[in-house]
Amino acid sequence: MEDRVSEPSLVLVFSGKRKSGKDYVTELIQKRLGSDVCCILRLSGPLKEQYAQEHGLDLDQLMGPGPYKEQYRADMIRWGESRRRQDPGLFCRLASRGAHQPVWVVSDARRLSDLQWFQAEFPQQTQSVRVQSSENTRSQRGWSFTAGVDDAESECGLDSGVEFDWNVINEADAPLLDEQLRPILQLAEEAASSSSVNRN
Ligand SMILES: Nc1ncnc2c1ncn2[C@@H]1O[C@H](COP(=O)(O)OP(=O)(O)OP(=O)(O)O)[C@@H](O)[C@H]1O
Ligand SMILES: C[C@@](O)(CCOP(=O)(O)O)CC(=O)O
Repeated sequence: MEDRVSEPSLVLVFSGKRKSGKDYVTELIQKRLGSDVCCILRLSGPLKEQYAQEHGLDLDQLMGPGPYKEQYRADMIRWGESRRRQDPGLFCRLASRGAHQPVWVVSDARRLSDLQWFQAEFPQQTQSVRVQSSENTRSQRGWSFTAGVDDAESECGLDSGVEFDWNVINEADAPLLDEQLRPILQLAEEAASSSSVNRN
């Protein structure tokens, strides 16, 4: 791929429902590994950039966790789906442009085609991770059911048919996140150190 600086040693592809904590968990992983080792790739990044530009919207707010983006979500989904119909790998490709760290954390896979793109490009390196939270917890974080969003592919595309390599339960009464993430972090550290051996 033209803009790829080097092959990743590990690609962790995260998915989960709205407000399950995908950003929270992936940011924690990056914090633990450091940004020299680990980058976060948001598939919604290039999508939101183009959508904000075309519609004159505030990109920072669209990228953040607040309520602003929810006003536009249904339309952004439609807009993104029309782009994906022409090119299913478009946002995966754009999001991974220029990524040079050995560990890639994809924070927001939503469709089988997202996961399949990384599995096809990096069959040895790709592992899938599902973040799970109860509806009650998600509601406390600001989620409420929206027809056309929570029952559509954007939220349900990975509900079945995938055996995730890892599951992370992001709930107050679940084991501490650091504990749950330990084997994933260990894998990432091993991948990063084998890549530094190969690069030296
Ligand atoms: N374990 C946690 N402890 C404290 N706050 C959390 C935790 N997990 C998530 N949150 C908070 O809940 C909110 C939603 O989390 P986050 O933005 O990570 O979810 P998401 O799955 O990325 O959601 P969306 O896809 O809807 O943007 C954020 O304000 C985040 O800081
Ligand atoms: C439009 C969309 O990318 C919004 C994602 O927003 P977020 O990851 O929930 O902040 C969802 C989609 O691609 O279906």
